[in-house]
Amino acid sequence: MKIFSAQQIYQADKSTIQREQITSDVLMERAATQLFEWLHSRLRGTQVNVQLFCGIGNNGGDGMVLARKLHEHDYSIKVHVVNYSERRSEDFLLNLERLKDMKVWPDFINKESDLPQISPNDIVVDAIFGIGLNRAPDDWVGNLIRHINNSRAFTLSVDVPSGLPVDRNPWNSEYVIRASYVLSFQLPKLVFFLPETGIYVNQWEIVDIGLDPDCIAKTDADFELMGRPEVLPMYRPRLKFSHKGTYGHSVIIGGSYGKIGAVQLATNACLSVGSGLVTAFVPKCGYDSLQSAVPEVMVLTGSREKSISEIEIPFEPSVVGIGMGIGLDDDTVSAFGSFLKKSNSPMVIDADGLNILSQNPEMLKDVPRLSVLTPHPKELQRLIGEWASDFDKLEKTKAFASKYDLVVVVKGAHTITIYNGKGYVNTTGNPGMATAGSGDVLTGMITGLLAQGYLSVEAAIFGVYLHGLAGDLGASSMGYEALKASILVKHIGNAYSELFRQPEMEQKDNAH
Ligand SMILES: NC(=O)C1=CN([C@@H]2O[C@H](COP(=O)(O)OP(=O)(O)OC[C@H]3O[C@@H](n4cnc5c(N)ncnc54)[C@H](OP(=O)(O)O)[C@@H]3O)[C@@H](O)[C@H]2O)[C@@H](O)CC1
Ligand SMILES: Nc1ncnc2c1ncn2[C@@H]1O[C@H](COP(=O)(O)OP(=O)(O)O)[C@@H](O)[C@H]1O
Ligand SMILES: [K+]
Repeated sequence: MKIFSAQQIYQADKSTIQREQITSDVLMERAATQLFEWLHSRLRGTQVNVQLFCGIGNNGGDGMVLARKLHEHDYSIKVHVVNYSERRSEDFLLNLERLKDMKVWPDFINKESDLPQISPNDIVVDAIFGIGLNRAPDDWVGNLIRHINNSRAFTLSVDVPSGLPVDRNPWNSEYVIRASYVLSFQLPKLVFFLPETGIYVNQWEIVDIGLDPDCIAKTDADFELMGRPEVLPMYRPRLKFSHKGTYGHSVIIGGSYGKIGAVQLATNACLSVGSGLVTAFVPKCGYDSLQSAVPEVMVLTGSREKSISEIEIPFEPSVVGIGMGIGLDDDTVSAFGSFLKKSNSPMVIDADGLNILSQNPEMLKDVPRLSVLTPHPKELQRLIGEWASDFDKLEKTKAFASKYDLVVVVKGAHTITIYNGKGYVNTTGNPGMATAGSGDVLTGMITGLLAQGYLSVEAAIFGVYLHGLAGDLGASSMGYEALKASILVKHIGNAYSELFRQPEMEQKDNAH
């Protein structure tokens, strides 16, 4: 699913109105009717107080329509107009009149007003600001927002949490609604997925308001949300008359004394994701443990006991995954540098492999184009430098990836794969995966997918999705805390099955 900027959403809105030859208030009615249906299907007439806080723009207009519909269905409502500007939108005014026609009288909150009482048992509808927010809310509006947050009432935000801009970080983190649930129109917003701004969104769901599909299809988006429908078509089926050579020979290079487990996890994951053959290249101290822990893996060793000081592979690997647990010894660094110089095909670089690149940026030109780099936030910072915000981080990563023609996997709760100026936002995974070695598993998986012929960017996107899915399946059976990297590996097979599960077997629940 594409992720649009505010301008692109306004454009789709305009194009829908033109194409369907409707007025904008019809679209507002359609959008808010969906909000009503959502709430009504859950409340089913329960007598709970619904307090609606509506701004004076179209987001507030949506709130007005919702208020009218709730009133028509005998819900107990209280409507507040947050009167932050004289420039009211036409559709807001129209729907304010329609509400008054039904003898519902909103109270107007302005700078001087007392804050309304909100009980923790109320339902708050937050329709103060939508995607039109373009500057910091005034302090009195910010205080109202803080008051709503402190009420502990269930807060349903219309389109976006009020106070959260869609293209930058908030001016004041206190002046943003912490939404229990966001019903967002048509397309998800990038801010829902970034660590600094995703915290305002507990759960979200898309409400389809029928924006012009042609316009959406034709518009190039900088970011895309990668759910099952986007990822499934990337799958490359196994062929009946195939053999292990068909699926490539992966080589995993890494490990040092005390860090052989990283290679064990990566090789195991590489095999489980389907690589035909897997060889590990480790220092001598890793030989016995690897041979006994992963019998399917072939093991090569360097000449030293505890670290890698030269890298010689006596055959042409389909793909190399390098860096996990490899350490930063001088000899290891120079072995890594010479290995890069003689490598021509895309590889996967992780962990200390990335740290070596950060410390020796002249090596970057030798990284084969279309290689996949998998930094966690610290490693990314060492590679591209400090950033001012998540938005800045993504822009800098895009520039870095384009400069060297690489795929960069920005790992996190919503891992974002960056390639060729675009970002692909992952939807699977959970906090149980914040555990030692889960990154090594990912590196092994992406390596194994490249070995099977996936293109670099697809191997990264597909691998990240499958890795998160394995984590979700692992967590569903054992919870977050007990999830370990080796359990992720065990669930790779189940993750494939889950990917192919027929849609009709799924629960119809779009919430995230
Ligand atoms: N897209 C769609 O398909 C559909 C969208 N719909 C809905 O429309 C919503 C967008 O509505 P919107 O454009 O009227 O903007 P909204 O967020 O209500 O803000 C109102 C105005 O406030 C102003 N303003 C900004 N910041 C401010 C501040 N800090 N303090 C004070 N004022 C501030 C600014 O005006 P300005 O003063 O800059 O002229 C802004 O225009 C969208 O989120 C969705 O809910 C649906 O109805 C149907 C289909
Ligand atoms: N809160 C989270 N939600 C979802 N996935 C997470 C979360 N925290 C970490 N992960 C995932 O776990 C992996 C951690 O990688 P990394 O930090 O390199 O671990 P390690 O170095 O221990 O192998 C990444 O793929 C990341 O996306
Ligand atoms: K809102």
